[in-house]
Amino acid sequence: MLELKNITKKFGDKVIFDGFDLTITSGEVVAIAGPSGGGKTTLLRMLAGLETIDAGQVIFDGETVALDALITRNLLGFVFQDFQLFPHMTVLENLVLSPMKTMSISREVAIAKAEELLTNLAVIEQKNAYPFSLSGGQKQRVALARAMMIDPKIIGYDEPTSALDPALRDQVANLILENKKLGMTQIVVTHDMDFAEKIADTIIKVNAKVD
Ligand SMILES: Nc1ncnc2c1ncn2[C@@H]1O[C@H](COP(=O)(O)OP(=O)(O)OP(=O)(O)O)[C@@H](O)[C@H]1O
Repeated sequence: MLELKNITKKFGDKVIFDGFDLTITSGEVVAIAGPSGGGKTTLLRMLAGLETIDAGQVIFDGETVALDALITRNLLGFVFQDFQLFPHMTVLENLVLSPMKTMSISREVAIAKAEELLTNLAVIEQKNAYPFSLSGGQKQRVALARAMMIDPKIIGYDEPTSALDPALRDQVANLILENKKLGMTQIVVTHDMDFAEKIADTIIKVNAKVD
């Protein structure tokens, strides 16, 4: 279980979160919805250690952890809106880089794990391809495979359908529901309420009154 308590976040004088609380049960899919500029992406970026949290508490499985622990302890894998695959690296190299660095596992072990994930996500044939040659749906699955390489407890997705053809949305929804079956906790930032309703156990509206 992940709990955020009394979280405060400001950019300059602009208060984005003031006393914000959130509880996410293990294995749950939580969609974070809300108006543009409400702070959905900021919330996910704070969890991913890409933005600092000004104040508050992060509690993971009952233990109060450092505000940046989800990332320093490899608890959270992140799928970026624009995927952020390294363009000069093949799919396989994109996957093995981080776990070799942060988990000090051997290249052989990392490659075996990458190939298994790519097989499960039906992009194994693209393992030696470069990101530019992949379709949007393939990039999405490669980005998800990369996020899963560190065996995260939680996966965060920033607008996972926004870069995709509408026809691919169901595929992304299925991937999320497959991960749910595996017991993965997932946090999905989305504008798309139909998508949120399809995938989520809980929909949280962040700063619904803010423009
Ligand atoms: N690095 C930053 N510096 C200053 N202000 C920022 C920064 N990042 C975000 N903001 C502001 O914080 C607010 C929340 O932004 P955020 O991107 O989290 O919203 P969002 O709900 O994800 O919006 P959208 O749905 O449009 O993506 C916005 O007013 C934005 O301008």
